[in-house]
Amino acid sequence: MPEEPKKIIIDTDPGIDDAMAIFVALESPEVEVIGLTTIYGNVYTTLATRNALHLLEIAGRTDIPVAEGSHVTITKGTKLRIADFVHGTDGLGNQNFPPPKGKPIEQSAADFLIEQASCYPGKVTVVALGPLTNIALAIQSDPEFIKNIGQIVILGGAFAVNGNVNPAAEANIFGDPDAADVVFASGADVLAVGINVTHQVVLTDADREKLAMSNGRFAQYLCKILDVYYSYHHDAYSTKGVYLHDPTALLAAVNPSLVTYTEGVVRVQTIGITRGLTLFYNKQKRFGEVTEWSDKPSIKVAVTVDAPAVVNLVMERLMNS
Ligand SMILES: O=c1[nH]cnc2c1ncn2[C@@H]1O[C@H](CO)[C@@H](O)[C@H]1O
Repeated sequence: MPEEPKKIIIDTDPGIDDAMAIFVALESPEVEVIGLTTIYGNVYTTLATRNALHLLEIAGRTDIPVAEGSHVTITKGTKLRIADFVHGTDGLGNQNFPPPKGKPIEQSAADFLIEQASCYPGKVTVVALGPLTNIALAIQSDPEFIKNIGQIVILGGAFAVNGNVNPAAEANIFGDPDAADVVFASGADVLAVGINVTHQVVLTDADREKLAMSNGRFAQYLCKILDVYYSYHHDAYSTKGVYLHDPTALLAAVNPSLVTYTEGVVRVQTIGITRGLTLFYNKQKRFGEVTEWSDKPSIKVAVTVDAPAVVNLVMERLMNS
């Protein structure tokens, strides 16, 4: 008997690499996308919702519900950091696409996550591609959520490397550090895929040309929006291509053997100049005193990735769409 596809909910702030991850997910027979939930990050939440609906319309998958997420951090901070300089002011490469026809469902993202996890206990994977506010809200409002949810795969953190917002912090954790700390310390089955791993996965200029030459409809669509993402990388890094952050995390959920991981306790700095720093305790030393890491549950933190396999899968699935 073939295995039933894994149910996934993508929590997303689309975003160019989010669009790529969503399309790869829709082309992955190993998973069934049962919903998108939206969050601020690359754009504000209202625009994230609009873009999520738009991407599903492009894909002809308006059967998939979109639940709108929080407009503020869990501490109700309203001064958000929005990465429009990475993705364009519309989040999708400044293309001025027409507004979507569809609407989000009535339920909030957190309520949708809670409901789906309780409908299919242990069976739903959340792939979190933005700040972790919605997931933290679900954890805080339903004590059963961490038991009901299968796994939470997070694109976030910079483990023992510099961040991408500043030397300390990666963008998704920096977006809501308090929420990230709640999620990491919750006891849920969490796999964090940080930029220490995703910076190994590069889509080159040559790959992009191959996408452009293919007849894949998702490949064609993405080539329209990729310019802004490429020029940002060109200016900010010396890498010849773009980092596949969100598609890597998505594929780690689809096929866990693409990454290796270690286990330990992760806490997040929530104040000061290192706000958003993710600090991993490997449990090798038994400290004499009680620390802020003592008695906290371990999570999985990705260490290596089969980068060529991830790039190949992304290319194949987009070109064959
Ligand atoms: O330099 C950056 N600043 C802010 N956000 C970024 C930057 N580079 C990429 N991303 C976005 O944040 C996530 C990875 O941290 C990715 O989702 C990417 O789209």
